[in-house]
Amino acid sequence: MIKDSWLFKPFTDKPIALISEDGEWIGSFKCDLEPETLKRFYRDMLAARILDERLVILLRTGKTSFVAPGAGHEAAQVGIAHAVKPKFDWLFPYYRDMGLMLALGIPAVELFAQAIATKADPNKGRQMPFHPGSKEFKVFNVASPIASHIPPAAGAAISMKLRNTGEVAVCTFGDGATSEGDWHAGINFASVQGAPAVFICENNRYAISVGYEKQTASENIAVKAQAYGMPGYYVDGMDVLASYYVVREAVERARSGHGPALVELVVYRYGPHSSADDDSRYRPKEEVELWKTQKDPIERFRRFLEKQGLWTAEWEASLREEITAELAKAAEEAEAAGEIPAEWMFDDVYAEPLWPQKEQRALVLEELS
Ligand SMILES: Cc1ncc(C[n+]2csc(CCOP(=O)(O)OP(=O)(O)O)c2C)c(N)n1
Ligand SMILES: [Mg+2]
Repeated sequence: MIKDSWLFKPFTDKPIALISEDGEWIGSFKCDLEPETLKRFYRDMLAARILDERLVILLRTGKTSFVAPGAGHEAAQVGIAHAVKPKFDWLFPYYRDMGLMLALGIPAVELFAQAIATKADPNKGRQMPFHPGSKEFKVFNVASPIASHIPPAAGAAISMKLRNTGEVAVCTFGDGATSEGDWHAGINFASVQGAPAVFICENNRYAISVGYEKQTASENIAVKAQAYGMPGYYVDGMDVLASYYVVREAVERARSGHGPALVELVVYRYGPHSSADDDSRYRPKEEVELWKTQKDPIERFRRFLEKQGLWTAEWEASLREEITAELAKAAEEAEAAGEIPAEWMFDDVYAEPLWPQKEQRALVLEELS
């Protein structure tokens, strides 16, 4: 199918934005989203922020051992979640994508249970915290080695093309990931094969303590797409509508046989890289403050909604209360599900357990009895 009426041009000099910093629509087309959908985006962004805070509480109270905060990435992640068909398209996320997974519809109880390894974790406690996955939602388990999920995403997309399924593989990663060999190999082959994949970089300008300029000499990430023969979109990832519309178009292109695209969403991470890191050692306090106080993605979208007559302080207060209660209940349920029994580690290794698993399982049970 040939379509020449795409909304966005690739390789722009400036990041694509649809809402100005003060909340005005600045797109060259009409925003076609229903008021309820716009309000849903806002709810999902707030929920992502509150989920982030609750996960830190789990760390501080000793219930989990690791967090990778996502605050500052909400507009990008909620935009992505709404641009795909949940439970139909495949998602290959990375560890900072809790808000994306929540907005996609993965129950909060499963995300909490994954972080604290209880029986409500569909992954049976086999992954480190912040590395969920969901068979039901077609979410590939988060892989710790940076960019190691890019070739599998490309492979899945190639399979989708060969089987003509109409699905799209959407793969997210950080700016640091784009300097890995796996990233180049996967992106290159997806493009050679014309596979229905969308590669999305949540560029927060740091790979732990390594700043963007020490990572790449490229003026931006999107421009790298040129070398692979696919479009690269440079987008303001603090703008939820720009994130949504550009990813939606990239997904539509891929689904309709136009091959993969690379989307760069420029964001900022408000917290440290993870609970194992002190970001004050490599980021100026003023830089963090500027992004927090002047570029907050939730605040920017709030201004937009207010101008549309879709936001009031009362609505915000009730929304916060509702989300906080929902997440508190989910966290309680996750904890109440109970610890994962140690012997579960031997399940699902082979269709039929071999003698070493049977023997080791018996030994573990004996040791714990
Ligand atoms: C192959 C590999 N090298 C190093 C690491 C250690 N590590 C974990 S996260 C990370 C930074 C990744 O940064 P980026 O891709 O920009 O994502 P961000 O955390 O900023 O969202 C590094 C180096 C790893 N997990 N895997
Ligand atoms: Mg980064």
